Amino acid sequence: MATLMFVCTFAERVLPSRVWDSLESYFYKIVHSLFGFLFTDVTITFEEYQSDESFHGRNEAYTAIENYLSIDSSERASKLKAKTTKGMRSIAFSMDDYEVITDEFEGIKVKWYLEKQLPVSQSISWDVSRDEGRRCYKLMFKDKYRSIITESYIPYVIEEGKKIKKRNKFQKLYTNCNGDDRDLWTYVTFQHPATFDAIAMEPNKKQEIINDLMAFTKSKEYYNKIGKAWKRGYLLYGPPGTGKSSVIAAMANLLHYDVYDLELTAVKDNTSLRKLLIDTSKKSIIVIEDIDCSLDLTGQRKNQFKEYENKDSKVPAIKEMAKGTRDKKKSKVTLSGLLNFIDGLWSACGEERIILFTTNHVDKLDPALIRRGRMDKHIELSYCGFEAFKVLAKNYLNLESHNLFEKIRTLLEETRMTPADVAENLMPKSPGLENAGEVGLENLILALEKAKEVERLKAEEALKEDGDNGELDEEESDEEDDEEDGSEGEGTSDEDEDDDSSDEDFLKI
Ligand SMILES: Nc1ncnc2c1ncn2[C@@H]1O[C@H](COP(=O)(O)OP(=O)(O)OP(=O)(O)O)[C@@H](O)[C@H]1O
Ligand SMILES: [Mg+2]
Repeated sequence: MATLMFVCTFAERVLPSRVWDSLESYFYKIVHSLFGFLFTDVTITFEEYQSDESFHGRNEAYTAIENYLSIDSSERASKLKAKTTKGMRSIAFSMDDYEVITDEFEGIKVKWYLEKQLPVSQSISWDVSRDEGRRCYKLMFKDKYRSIITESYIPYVIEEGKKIKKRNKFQKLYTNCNGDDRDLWTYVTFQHPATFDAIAMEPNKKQEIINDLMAFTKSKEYYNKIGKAWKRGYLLYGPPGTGKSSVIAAMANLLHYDVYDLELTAVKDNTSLRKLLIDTSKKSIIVIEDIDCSLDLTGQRKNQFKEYENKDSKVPAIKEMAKGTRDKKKSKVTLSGLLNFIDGLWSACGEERIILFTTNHVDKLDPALIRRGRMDKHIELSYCGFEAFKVLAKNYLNLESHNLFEKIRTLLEETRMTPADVAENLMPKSPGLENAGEVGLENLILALEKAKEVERLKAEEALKEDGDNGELDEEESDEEDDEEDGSEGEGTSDEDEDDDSSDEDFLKI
């Protein structure tokens, strides 16, 4: 035995690694077929790659098994492979080639063997430049357990493997703002801590969003049945600081989806937009923030109409042409390009995708852009109500109740404050403060009272302005009445013209 080991070690050192790999593969195959045969009668092979008319690519079952067997592999196998996970934050071990791991399921022992398959023509070769080879897992067990293994154990392994993959997968945050090449996505690890637990929102509304998202992820068959691409559009609207971006992050964290943050102004034209769309992966959220500011989409649509009018009247659209030259470097994405991006033929090329728009001014958007079916769910994020405040108090001060809560409830009903401002007021200003909870609540009360006072003064001012305008209107209508009655006498035609022009100026203003 010692001699054999010495020969092996010597051969490994002196032979080129590719050649040693080939010999090692043969050696293990012989040992495996000799000994494996003695203890098991059935072998099921899971190839790493599948290539037939139904599918070409990496076999998902293989990946799931790989993940499943990685659990405790550092204790169960003697030869291990190490790879980094979660954006280089940890190291995961898995069994190495030609290694055997024993597993147990409902008292039944099975063996998993990882075989590296070398291409036939190059099985024994001195050519060091040949391919690495493909792998397969071989599951071995006794024939009497055939049905339990195929019907229960294998589905269990695949399911567990998928769960592990989901846990280990690090999410990516993609952007198309990457210097000159704007048709490309680049990414960083997505590490936003927002969760739905931390989102301050009316609980029923929050639950409704969560249910909607979860139902979407499980609706592959339903979407197939109704003949729609498996995607869903959400429009998040509301004033600044009400949590739109935080909700996006919470959605991504809930679903473990990658996020594609699409900066429309950086997209050259509709072709580039389509290219970017095709390059997004499934299980992802495509976000266009502040859609009302992204492009003058409504304006471009109006301009198209203008060009059409001009064509009819044969008047060259000089102004449009001049504007076009000026805007050469700007994005040429049009509204129709964007509508195609959302639900044109190309939008169906990937599945399980969420498209999300945010805006502070929902009324400014073209109705075509946000009609139901395109943006399926419209979610308003608004000023902080009492229920939303309770979430923030719990998160920021660890308080679920307090005698100041009632006062805050009344103030929140009387004035408007965004969750961002409420959170800022609650946040302890110095660390380790003993009565941080009470101080935070008192801070908030002061801020709310101040906001209430500001709102009262503004309302008073607006009322006063309305009053002044009302008086002015009354005076004008009196004058008009007088003119109609002719009580002003017969003024000169010049005077009349002057009056007309000043009226026109006033209307323009
Ligand atoms: N509903 C909310 N729940 C929890 N925290 C919130 C909420 N709204 C705002 N915040 C806090 O305020 C900060 C700003 O919120 P966020 O960026 O999500 O607002 P926004 O609606 O996207 O604003 P904008 O329209 O300016 O982009 C967040 O970091 C978060 O801490
Ligand atoms: Mg935002």
